[in-house]
Amino acid sequence: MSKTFTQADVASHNKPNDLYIIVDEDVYDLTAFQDEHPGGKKILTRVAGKDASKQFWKYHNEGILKKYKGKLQVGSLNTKAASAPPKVEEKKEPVKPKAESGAVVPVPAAAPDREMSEALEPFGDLIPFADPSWYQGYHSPYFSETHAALRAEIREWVTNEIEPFVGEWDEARKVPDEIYKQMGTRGYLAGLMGMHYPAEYTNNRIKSVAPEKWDLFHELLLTDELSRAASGGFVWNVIGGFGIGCPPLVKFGKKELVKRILPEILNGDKRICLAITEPDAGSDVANLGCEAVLSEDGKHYIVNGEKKWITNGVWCDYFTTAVRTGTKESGMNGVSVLLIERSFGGVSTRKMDCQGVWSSGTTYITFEDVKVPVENLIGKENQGFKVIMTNFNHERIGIIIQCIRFSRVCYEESIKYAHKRRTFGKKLIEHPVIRLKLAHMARQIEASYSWLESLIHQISNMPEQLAMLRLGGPIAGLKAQATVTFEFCAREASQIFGGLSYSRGGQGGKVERLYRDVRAYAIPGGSEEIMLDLSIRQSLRVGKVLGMKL
Ligand code: HEM
Repeated sequence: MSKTFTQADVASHNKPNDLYIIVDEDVYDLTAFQDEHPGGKKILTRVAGKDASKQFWKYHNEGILKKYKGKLQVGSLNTKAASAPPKVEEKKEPVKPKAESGAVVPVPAAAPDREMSEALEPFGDLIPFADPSWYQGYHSPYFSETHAALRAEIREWVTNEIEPFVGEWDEARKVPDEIYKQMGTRGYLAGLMGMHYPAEYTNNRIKSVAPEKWDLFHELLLTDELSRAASGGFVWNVIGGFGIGCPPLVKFGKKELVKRILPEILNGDKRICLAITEPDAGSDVANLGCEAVLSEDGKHYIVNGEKKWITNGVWCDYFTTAVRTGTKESGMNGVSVLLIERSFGGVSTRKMDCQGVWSSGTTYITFEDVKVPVENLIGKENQGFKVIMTNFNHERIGIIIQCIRFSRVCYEESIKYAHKRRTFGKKLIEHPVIRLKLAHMARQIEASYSWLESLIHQISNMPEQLAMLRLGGPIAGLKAQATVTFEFCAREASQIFGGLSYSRGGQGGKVERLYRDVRAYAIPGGSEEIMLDLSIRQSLRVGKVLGMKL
């Protein structure tokens, strides 16, 4: 693989039965690959033996090289070896914005002053608004060195082992099991429950953050960086069921039950999901009909009913399930939560075909005379509504984080594409109408993200019950804001990419996939309409209690 070639060496491999090309001073043998090249064989013959960097970057994203490098690269040009920079960590000079004649230009600071040194090192591609501002040397009251270390850890994993493959996983409707297992062994699952790191139930540790340092901003970062893979299906596969199904077990489950099943779940060996929604009951949880009747000896509940649109259900061993234990008329006061185990028998799951989030395993479940021991009751009988409500803020915050990052991905992809695609003699970025689209994306992304940071700061500082009461309204409002922003960004990015985001895969592949995922965010976890209404109703209720004057 590490052979060194001259330009002349490569030029001699210029026939269909011996076809080399150069991309960025690396040499690729495409002889066997040309027949399967999605862009065609002839187009490769035309550049056989030549430097095809310009043509390559016109038609592909970085992900393609990452994916095929190992298979196709046979070496590099001798000029690359000679001009390669020494392998030392590049230290970026801090830059200081300086305003001149209405323009803001970065100039190196003479020496970092005290205030400047408090901002963290710049990280990532430094495209304005494509990452949160604290990635780009802006000050932040929320993020510190451990956050920066976690960010680097996850980004490396996602960039190298996830992002290049999510398209295939989406098409296959499944993420490989070993990726989920890694979510456990890397310690990530244990950090995704909206609470302290449960070190007492797992030996797994997150490499860059000690359990006692773990906070909600680390959790934000984890979900945010995973979402850079640009696939709702992937994110929901690895955190969707777990992130909402496991916290009720940990917070309200009986100690014995938690001790028995949590370690295997946190290790990624067993999977858990949340089963609330039914064919006939969505946002109106008080209306659900899946029934659980206590057996005569008082030892079991017998569960019968259906659940629909349950994320991860097909792969799950445990189902945190909302059931009706009271009369139909008792509404929310007759709802309980049971931990149903697939091994009990009577549980059937079937994968549903949906518009988006293909690799998330959206599932239809039937429970037929499932015998559930009373020890598996989560919380108290007929008080399941409280368990469900406590969960909602965490679920919605997760959705918000994902939507904002997906919006950033749409924006980032558009920026990159707008710098290479030319129309009417100019790059897209030189057309004001395109810049207007990008500006409208950026302003919504940044406003939503700032509100998110501020709410996470509030959650971190309020007792859970108070947070549920006071933050339920704003979180609902931000959920609607985030999904509207995501829909807007997916649409505008799609307009910028044109046909490339209408067909699947290729340069517009991320945008096409995310466009399909939009509704999976705007509807579940509280639809936009319910969220907007709740944001005002709930906030006014709190305002009244706190002495609001009208
Ligand atoms: C290392 C060498 C190459 C690899 C591994 C490769 C791989 C691919 C892959 C996987 C696609 C499918 C679309 C995507 O996922 O982006 C594709 C499409 C394409 N490739 Fe390549 N390619 C290579 C070199 C080239 C070169 C040198 C050219 C041009 C001279 C070229 C022209 C195209 C075109 C025109 C398409 C179709 C783009 C579209 O659908 O809009 N490829 N290539």
